[in-house]
Amino acid sequence: MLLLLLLPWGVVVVSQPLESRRPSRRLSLNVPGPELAPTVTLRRTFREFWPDTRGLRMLFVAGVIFAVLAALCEVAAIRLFGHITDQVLATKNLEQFWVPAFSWLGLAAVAGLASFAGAYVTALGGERFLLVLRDRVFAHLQTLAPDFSEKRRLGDLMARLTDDIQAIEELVGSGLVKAITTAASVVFFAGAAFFIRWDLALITMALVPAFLVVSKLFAGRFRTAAARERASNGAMNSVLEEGLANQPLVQAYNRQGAESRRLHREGRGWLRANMAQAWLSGLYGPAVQVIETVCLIIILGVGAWEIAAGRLTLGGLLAFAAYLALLYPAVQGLGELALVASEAGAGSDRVIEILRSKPVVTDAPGAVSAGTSSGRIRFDGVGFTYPGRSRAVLQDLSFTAEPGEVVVFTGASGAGKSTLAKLLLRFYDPDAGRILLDDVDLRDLTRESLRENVTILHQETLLFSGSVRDNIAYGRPDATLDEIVRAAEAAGVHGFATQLPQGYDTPVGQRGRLLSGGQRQRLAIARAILRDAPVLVLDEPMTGLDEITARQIMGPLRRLMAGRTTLLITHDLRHVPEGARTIVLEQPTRTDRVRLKRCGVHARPPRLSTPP
Ligand SMILES: Nc1ncnc2c1ncn2[C@@H]1O[C@H](COP(=O)(O)OP(=O)(O)OP(=O)(O)O)[C@@H](O)[C@H]1O
Repeated sequence: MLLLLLLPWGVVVVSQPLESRRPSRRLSLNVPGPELAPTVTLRRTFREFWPDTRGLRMLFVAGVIFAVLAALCEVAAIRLFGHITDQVLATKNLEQFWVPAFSWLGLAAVAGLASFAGAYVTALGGERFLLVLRDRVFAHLQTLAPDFSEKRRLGDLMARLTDDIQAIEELVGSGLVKAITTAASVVFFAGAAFFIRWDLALITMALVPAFLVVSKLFAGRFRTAAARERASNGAMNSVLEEGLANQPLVQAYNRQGAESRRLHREGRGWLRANMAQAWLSGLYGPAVQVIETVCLIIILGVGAWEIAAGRLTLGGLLAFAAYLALLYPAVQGLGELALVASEAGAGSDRVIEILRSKPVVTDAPGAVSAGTSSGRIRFDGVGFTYPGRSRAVLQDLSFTAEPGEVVVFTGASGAGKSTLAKLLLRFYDPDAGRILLDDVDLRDLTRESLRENVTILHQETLLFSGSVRDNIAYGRPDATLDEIVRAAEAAGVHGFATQLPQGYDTPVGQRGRLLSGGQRQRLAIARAILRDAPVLVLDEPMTGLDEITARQIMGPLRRLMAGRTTLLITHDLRHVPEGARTIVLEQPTRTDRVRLKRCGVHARPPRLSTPP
């Protein structure tokens, strides 16, 4: 049941399938599936992730030492078994029994303790490594512009942060411990067999080339099948995530059947990928078993011949067979590692793809802190085109918003109003011109200090699944309950929050779905009030609210805007505050040659809103 694989870093033996792998009915390695990320070698996987084991390596070393100790105890125990067979059973001399019997018991106790300790420290190291890996990839994701996640399927990203990372740990962390200890066991058991009868052991080793041939047939296919399984797992998770997150839409549009079919389709892709793996594992086991059986028959035949000729004792043959019986599972263990290595290789492609993605915006080497600014914003001839797009979204946009001033941006859908907010937060840098905060180019400021100065209220209210209180304090986690309540009162949250079953500690549900649209919006306003930044960006704050709710929101919004530089993005000029300046971002007029767009600052008097 063993099979040697030539891997970039040495020779590893593949054998029996992992127990969890299901039997197969057919092989379809050419299953049409999602695009696979480019292949990386195992060497590259180690180069990328081995540094993350810093601080944990002693745990892995301890795991190896304990496991090796347990294997040595087993070698010694089998030696005692041979001794008992020859000196007690064959001679019927019971006096020779007790010392080896108690020694055997002692060895079993030490082996048990060592193997427990080894498994424990290895698991501890592995789990901590997993934590470090996940933190690192997630932290890197956070440095990328939000568009990175928005352009990808959430479920697939989540699969990379969970399953793929786990597969990497099983190779680089606990997998490496297992590889070393299993290789050591192979050496011990094979060495002990050689010690008893080197010629007999050599005969059993003569069939190794047969394993090599079988391995060559399987290795590459294992890798491809694992890569397809990883990719289709991500696709299936995406459908699940989207279906559950959009459940109200699915049910309202009677699309339950369609969503179930979509999941079924992706599930079938996953099934095919798994079956390809199971087919390989299932086929490979019997192929190796045939070779192994040939080995055993040869040993028994030669052993019987040697015993008859008086050159081998029965105890010697039994001990020899026992070493081989332990050697094969050890070799199988190495084989399982080759499967794990295949999966980890596939997973690491996908994780490395994230880690190699560079943030479009970084802090300049000499970037300074913005401190607490007065809130003066100036766009100076700003032009911007999204990466990968040929059409400019903003062209030569210039305006100044003085501290405390409200500037309204309006214009057709797609004119670039929200893009303006993304530039102000430095999710992107403009291709032309510059944006200044208190006369300092945003590119000369650290992003963290810049964002401390700007609060944005998004078009779609973004809430976390924590409590009302957690959501208000999101931008200022150190805020006291008094400060939270004051912000809640100003935003009109206090009234409904105190009516909730657990008051401020009531969970708001996934994305705040247990609250109404107006309540969610007021909660976001309270969050912004508590954050108290000098610049405020309101991106369609009335979206989705009916007229009455919109009017109710106006009071809290006014309190929020008071004293802050406010960029108010809206289609709805009915709610524009008095005295506000209005800038209309215009749609390109000639759609056949739309490379440029005019941005007009309208000198017409601002529209007055008359909220009651
Ligand atoms: N991440 C992105 N990558 C590429 N293009 C984008 C991206 N985000 C927006 N766009 C494009 O940029 C243009 C401006 O988008 P933006 O969201 O700024 O418009 P808007 O004026 O806020 O529209 P609306 O009023 O409908 O919210 C649109 O054509 C949009 O398709």
